[in-house]
Amino acid sequence: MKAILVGFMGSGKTTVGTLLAQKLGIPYHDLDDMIVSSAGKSIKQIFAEDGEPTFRQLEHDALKKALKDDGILGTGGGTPIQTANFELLQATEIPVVLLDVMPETIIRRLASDTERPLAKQLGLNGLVDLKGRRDLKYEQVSDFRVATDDLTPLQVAEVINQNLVVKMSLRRD
Ligand SMILES: Nc1ncnc2c1ncn2[C@@H]1O[C@H](COP(=O)(O)OP(=O)(O)OP(=O)(O)O)[C@@H](O)[C@H]1O
Ligand SMILES: O=C(O)C1=C[C@@H](O)[C@@H](O)[C@H](O)C1
Ligand SMILES: [Mg+2]
Repeated sequence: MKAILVGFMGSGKTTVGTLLAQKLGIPYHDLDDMIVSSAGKSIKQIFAEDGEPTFRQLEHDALKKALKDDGILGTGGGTPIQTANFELLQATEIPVVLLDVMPETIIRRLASDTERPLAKQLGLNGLVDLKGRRDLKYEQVSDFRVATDDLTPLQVAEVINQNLVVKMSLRRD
């Protein structure tokens, strides 16, 4: 992988990751999509029929596999929170980018979404609480952070691209 995107639900990992991969002419891989393909059902169905622990095991298996591929990887919102995933992300040489977002922006972006079981259950207070508990872990696994609230997805992709170029040139020095 050239870069891994982490961040809360609605931070734009899938949207920005797709644009960044297009810009660089490399494949985009989405961990949530890999899980859906391997399970043969939607995330909503996995949570409802098999429970969250089964989803988290599938997520870990998919992450291990994805780290060996080329391209840009968009993780799921909860991926870095599981200890085994946290350790993989901290240890990797691949640049990890945190897409940050305020809870009010998440609510606005996901207002018409029906596919994120956790976001539906939580509401604004629950989102603030869950994000507060996750933020340190997102920061600890990432090499740099982009605040996305006031940027378009294309602008976020451009900021990441510039940071990756700087990072690669620093590595060569
Ligand atoms: N910078 C942005 N500005 C405005 N809207 C955005 C931005 N980034 C993402 N969105 C919108 O927010 C919604 C959620 O984005 P996306 O699916 O990319 O988030 P995600 O981080 O992949 O979430 P998840 O962790 O649940 O997979 C989409 O409707 C997308 O178009
Ligand atoms: O924040 C989370 O825990 C999740 C985020 C989504 O990307 C999916 O991986 C799933 O809905 C769980
Ligand atoms: Mg996504």
